[in-house]
Amino acid sequence: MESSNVSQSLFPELRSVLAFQFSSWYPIFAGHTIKSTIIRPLPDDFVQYLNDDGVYIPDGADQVPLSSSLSDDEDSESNEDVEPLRSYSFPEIDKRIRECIALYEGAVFPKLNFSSPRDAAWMLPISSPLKCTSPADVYMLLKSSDFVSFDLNPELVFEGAADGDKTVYALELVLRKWYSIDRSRELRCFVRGGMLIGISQRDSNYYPYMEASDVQYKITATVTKLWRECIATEERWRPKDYVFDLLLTRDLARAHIIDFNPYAPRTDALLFTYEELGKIFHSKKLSGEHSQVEPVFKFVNTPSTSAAPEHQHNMMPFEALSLSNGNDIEEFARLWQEELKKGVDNDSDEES
Ligand SMILES: Nc1ncnc2c1ncn2[C@@H]1O[C@H](COP(=O)(O)OP(=O)(O)OP(=O)(O)O)[C@@H](O)[C@H]1O
Repeated sequence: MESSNVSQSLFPELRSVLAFQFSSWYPIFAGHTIKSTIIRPLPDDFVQYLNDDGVYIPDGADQVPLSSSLSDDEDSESNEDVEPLRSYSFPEIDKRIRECIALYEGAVFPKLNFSSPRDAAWMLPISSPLKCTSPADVYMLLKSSDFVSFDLNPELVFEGAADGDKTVYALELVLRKWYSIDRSRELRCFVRGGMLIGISQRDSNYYPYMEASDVQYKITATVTKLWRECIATEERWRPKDYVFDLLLTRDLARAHIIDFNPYAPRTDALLFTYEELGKIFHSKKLSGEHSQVEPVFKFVNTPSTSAAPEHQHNMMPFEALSLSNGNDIEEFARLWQEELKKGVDNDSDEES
């Protein structure tokens, strides 16, 4: 009993999860966010393709097939019990992706209704994360990501939400103009009961410039202004409990909206915990000042000791992908071990 009271006070009711899908909020805030194109409806076999095991590219999507480094003999021997992969081809979607790439000056950032494949960013050059310059890049990221599989599963999407009508849920492919984003200027902002209560730095790196109190003041003022003028007063935007992500301009005087998320356990509270946010919310509510109260701003204030890259758990060497095609996990593990052993043997040959 007690725990349900606690969670009730930690999280307000999630009235509409669909308010947070891209096609719901983008038309309302198009003037304050990155230019984007929504491709929907998507054919059933596209959804099937995303759900299928293995990372492979549909025919005609401009990609040299991921080639196995095994010899032909080994290849045919190891694959003889494996069901051939179903082949897919999406000429219409390929065409739309190419048009968007041209429209957005050479590159797009892909996502589905809610999630981007940011856990698969390591697939493309890390210096320009998630920068897709061909349909094949888009497919490869979506197929390699665990995060986007959330959007493919209506049970997960509607979990804990009051708008339980899964029949209206349709998958969408979103292509946003790609920018080289300075992560030190990204923020996540928490709104509960119609009050802006918290602002967190978006990643976990230490940025010395944030130590200065005038910088903190400026960031808080910019976020509060954008929220009051563009979001809180926007009648078409109904949720009273939500999280939004922003990118500050270089001079910290303005900001662009990046994304909206539900105020719910599925949204990472970053440098806050939801317990802390709950306390801030209740104290602001008691103060009776509502949205005029300054939000709490949190940033990393000591240099980090960890150099581990984000989403490391989801990384595997590129060569491994070619071995994964159509193999079950045990077969894949065996082949990958052989490849690793070959590598060790070659290394010791070179050393001797
Ligand atoms: N158009 C873009 N061009 C380049 N990078 C982008 C673009 N949009 C977002 N990003 C980067 O990708 C990150 C994730 O984007 P976004 O918030 O849309 O994905 P998400 O999967 O919804 O993330 P989360 O689950 O954390 O909300 C952003 O923090 C930003 O660094």
